[in-house]
Amino acid sequence: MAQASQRIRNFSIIAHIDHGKSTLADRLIEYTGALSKREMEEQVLDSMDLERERGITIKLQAVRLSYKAKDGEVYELNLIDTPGHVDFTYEVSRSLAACEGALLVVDAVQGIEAQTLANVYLALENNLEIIPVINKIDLPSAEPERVQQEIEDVIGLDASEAILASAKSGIGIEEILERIVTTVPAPKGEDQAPLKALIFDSKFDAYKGAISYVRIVEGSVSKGTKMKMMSSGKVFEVTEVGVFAPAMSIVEELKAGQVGFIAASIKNVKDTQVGDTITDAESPAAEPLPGYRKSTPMVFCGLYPVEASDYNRLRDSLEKLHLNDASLVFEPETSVALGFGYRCGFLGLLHMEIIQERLEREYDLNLITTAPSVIYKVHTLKGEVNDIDNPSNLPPIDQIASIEEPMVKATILVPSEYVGTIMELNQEKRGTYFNMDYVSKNRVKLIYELPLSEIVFDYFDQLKSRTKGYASLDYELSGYKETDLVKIDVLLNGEMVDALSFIVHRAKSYNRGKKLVEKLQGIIPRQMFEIPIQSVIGNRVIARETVRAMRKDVLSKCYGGDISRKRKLLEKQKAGKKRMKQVGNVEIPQDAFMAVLKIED
Ligand SMILES: Nc1nc2c(ncn2[C@@H]2O[C@H](COP(=O)(O)OP(=O)(O)OP(=O)(O)O)[C@@H](O)[C@H]2O)c(=O)[nH]1
Repeated sequence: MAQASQRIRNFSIIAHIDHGKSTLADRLIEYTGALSKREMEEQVLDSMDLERERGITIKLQAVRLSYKAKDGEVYELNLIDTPGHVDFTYEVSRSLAACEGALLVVDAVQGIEAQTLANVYLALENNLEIIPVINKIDLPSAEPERVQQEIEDVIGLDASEAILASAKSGIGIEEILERIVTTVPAPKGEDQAPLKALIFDSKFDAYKGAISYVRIVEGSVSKGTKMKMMSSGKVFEVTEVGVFAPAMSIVEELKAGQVGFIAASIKNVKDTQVGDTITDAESPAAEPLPGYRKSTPMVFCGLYPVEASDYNRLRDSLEKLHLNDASLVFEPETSVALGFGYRCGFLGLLHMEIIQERLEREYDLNLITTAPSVIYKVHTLKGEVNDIDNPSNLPPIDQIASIEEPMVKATILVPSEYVGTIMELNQEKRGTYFNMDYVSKNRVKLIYELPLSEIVFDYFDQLKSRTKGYASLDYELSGYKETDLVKIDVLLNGEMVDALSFIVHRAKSYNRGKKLVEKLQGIIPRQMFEIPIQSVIGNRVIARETVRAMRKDVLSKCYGGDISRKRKLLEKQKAGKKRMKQVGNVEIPQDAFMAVLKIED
């Protein structure tokens, strides 16, 4: 039987955020001539607008490079990009499953960071050949020898042959390509075997339908193949197969070892499930490939249109986003205060922000977003266990037996002088110390168990600000734990605003309840009448502040007779109003719903 081509190499680039993965990918694309320098303009692999603006990779992409190696042969190199942010770790594991090798990019100044480690472990789990690349050696403060030592000490990889590179100035690029050719194993599958294609991503295209991004593990596929999804048994006729060069380009056939796309006029992206195996309905494979861990949303919030009439548009927009992002989940929700909206689940806070921004920018929606919450497991006295992702749905206290909250195992890398600061922070955030190791002479790796709700609260900002940005964080869900939690409700003008309720540890409840009303007092604009703001636990008021009434004469005086100034002021008010929601007879601005995240312990 014909073996997969010996001249194919499938690889990923793994790195901590900002260590230069996308820049390196661009250089590789440029060097191999897939695109000319002029065509590159922007980093190609980070193609989503938001990705460019934020300078981070969100969705993974693939590209095929053609490289004439020093041995005189032309190799097909398939590069599958991976996101670097902790929210998207599951996407990294997907791309790695489609590869035989990985470039491990480490910044020559910063050294190993939390996501370097997390990604290396994923690569090792997938038995990938790892090629260490020390990037940014052009920087005056680069310390490649120190970083080399870190790679050996912390990861246990032989770094004596680590490639010293600068993705920015093009140093080491040829060496990287040669190393890929000589050390990454060629794929093993057989062309003639029954088809097994691993779907590592999928995308909806208005013309081609749902497109599967695949790695062909065994067999081959071409136009006309009756492809069968092994999880659902559904059969579709292939209309096109192709590769990413880097634009999608159609080819005759995709064979064992290759990476590319398959289109089959599939209407629903749900039919192209990431992690599923595609086979040939006429001569199916006996077993599917091992799938992936399914991604699970960890953070939830409510999204409400400011204008009730936008509700349907919000639903359509969420559906559209969901087509290309299966990890976004949503279901209708009603709030007494905010009306009809959606409860949405995200992989993490960054994912949440990205979706919110896309809804506002790309779909032109004006939204009120409620503070994020994790999923609590609530045991009632009747013996039921309910998953609660919206604090206002918590049953009354007298029906609750206990509440469990999600915990994470957090890995923090930090210069040793900040160890005390981090320990203090983790103490404040209800963390449990697990372990501490030296990564190098003056850098330390700390392992803690922390409640996910504290991470969602303001952990990352605190971590960065207290260490001048030197700490890096990675975390994974470690399970649920029973803790002493209470719900705080907020009353405005005597009316409970359900969208402002939040769950907090009892020990922190008084402080947060008090600070929240203080914050709200500053955020809620004065109106014609006095507005008392109270925070309560059950029936007990724990804090109160008042927004005093506006004095009428102040208004008229301030506008005077100056019509242009008045117009300006009114316009400003109008713009400000856009993100206000009338709740009862009080106008609440968007900031109020996020205020709980802005208070310090
Ligand atoms: N001096 C120098 N800067 C570099 C080099 N490589 C990348 N950079 C810069 O480092 C920053 C981050 O680079 P990216 O390529 O966006 O990092 P990334 O790892 O792809 O980040 P994510 O996509 O968010 O994971 C950018 O400002 C780059 O210009 C290098 O070799 N030398």
